[in-house]
Amino acid sequence: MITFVTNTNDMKVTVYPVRGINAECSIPSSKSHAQRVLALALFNPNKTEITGIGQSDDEQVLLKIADKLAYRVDQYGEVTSIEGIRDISSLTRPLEISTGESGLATRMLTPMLANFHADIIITGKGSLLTRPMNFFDTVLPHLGVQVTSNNKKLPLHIKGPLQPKSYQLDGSQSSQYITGLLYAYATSPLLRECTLQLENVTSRPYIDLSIATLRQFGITIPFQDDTLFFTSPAQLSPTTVKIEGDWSSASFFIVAAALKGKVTLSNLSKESKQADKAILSVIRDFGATVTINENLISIEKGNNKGFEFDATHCPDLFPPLAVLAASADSVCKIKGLGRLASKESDRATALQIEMGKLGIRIDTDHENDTMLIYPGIASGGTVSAHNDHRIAMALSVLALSASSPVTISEAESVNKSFAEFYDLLSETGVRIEKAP
Ligand SMILES: O=C(O)C1=C[C@@H](OP(=O)(O)O)[C@@H](O)[C@H](O)C1
Ligand SMILES: C=C(OP(=O)(O)O)C(=O)O
Repeated sequence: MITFVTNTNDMKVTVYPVRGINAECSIPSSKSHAQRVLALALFNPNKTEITGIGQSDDEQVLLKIADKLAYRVDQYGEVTSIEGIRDISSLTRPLEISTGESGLATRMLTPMLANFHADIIITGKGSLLTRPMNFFDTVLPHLGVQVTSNNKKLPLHIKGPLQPKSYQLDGSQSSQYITGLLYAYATSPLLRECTLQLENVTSRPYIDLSIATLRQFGITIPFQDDTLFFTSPAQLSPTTVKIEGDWSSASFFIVAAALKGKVTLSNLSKESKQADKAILSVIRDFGATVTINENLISIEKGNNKGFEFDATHCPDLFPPLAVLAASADSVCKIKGLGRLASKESDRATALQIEMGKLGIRIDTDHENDTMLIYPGIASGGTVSAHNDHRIAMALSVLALSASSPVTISEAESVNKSFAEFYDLLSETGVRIEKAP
């Protein structure tokens, strides 16, 4: 058993502008990698030893679920040892599971839990309750699962077991459902030879990350021509996994460096499958210098050139890139706007409103799926994070180049992915004041 710490609420943070930064920073764990590893460890009857699970709410919620359902969970310093469920088909008692505020936890675990023979209620909190879950009503009944939802949103009520079979899936809304079905099939005792044929794939690297993480448990699922190929049931292997550093979290420090000086980052893998590693190509287009030296990645400010970028497959880069774009020497264009509406906030609107309060103009063109960001110097002021961690972090980085301090409300939202964000930012020399 593990003791869980609850994070504080309603925090206002004031971030002061800086003349320059020159810092080293170790980037904490990737919640995307950690959540996948924890989900697979839960379904692995063999022992999984995991190093480096982080403090983010999204990781902790998955750990809590694993702690509740796994045969055994132990913690030794940095290492979490999990012996997962021994016999899926024996799980028949009714269950209620909360996936907190995590879209991935909900969309990945719902089909996996549908492998049980039990009545299961899946609940969540905060912004998650307003996010679409219609995929489950549409798809799971075709796979033998009874589903009732709250008007295509949480809470969901499911009753399996899921019967894997060949199926065509639309991935235009989210890749997370595909990760969910891929993992549900891969861990199903009822698996037989079949395919999942994907259409309109978005956030593609996240599917690659799911496949790569499954491989860390000894299971290879071929993926060709947007088709996943499954054969007969196979057991996950005993394994030892180190959680990767998070490129999405790193993107905020990378943008801070490109705007304000130099930052050297450790604990990031350049071989990672994470989508947001794509930040490196944009930052180079912007004119910053990127130096990769074994495990250290340095970013240094250059000239601030305007850029165009398609973020359809890495939508979490929109907030940091909008901030980067505001300091470019010309109007910048980011494509993939439609991917932002159902995140923790409507991120296009949140960026437009809040950056607008500080004098930065953003136009959204929904017909052409693009956002235009106009260059300008942000003023100081008070803004809201819209209870969205990536909006809080983006506005904090924007404050570094503002003409006076910026106060961000709902700044505690950073805990969802990057609980250490303000501590690390202050270690780079930025003045930060927190008020409860
Ligand atoms: O699989 C994942 O870890 C994620 C996939 C992406 O979601 P979509 O596939 O819905 O774009 C991303 O935005 C989210 O933060 C994490
Ligand atoms: C959208 C995000 O996560 P999730 O969908 O897993 O809640 C995110 O981290 O930006």
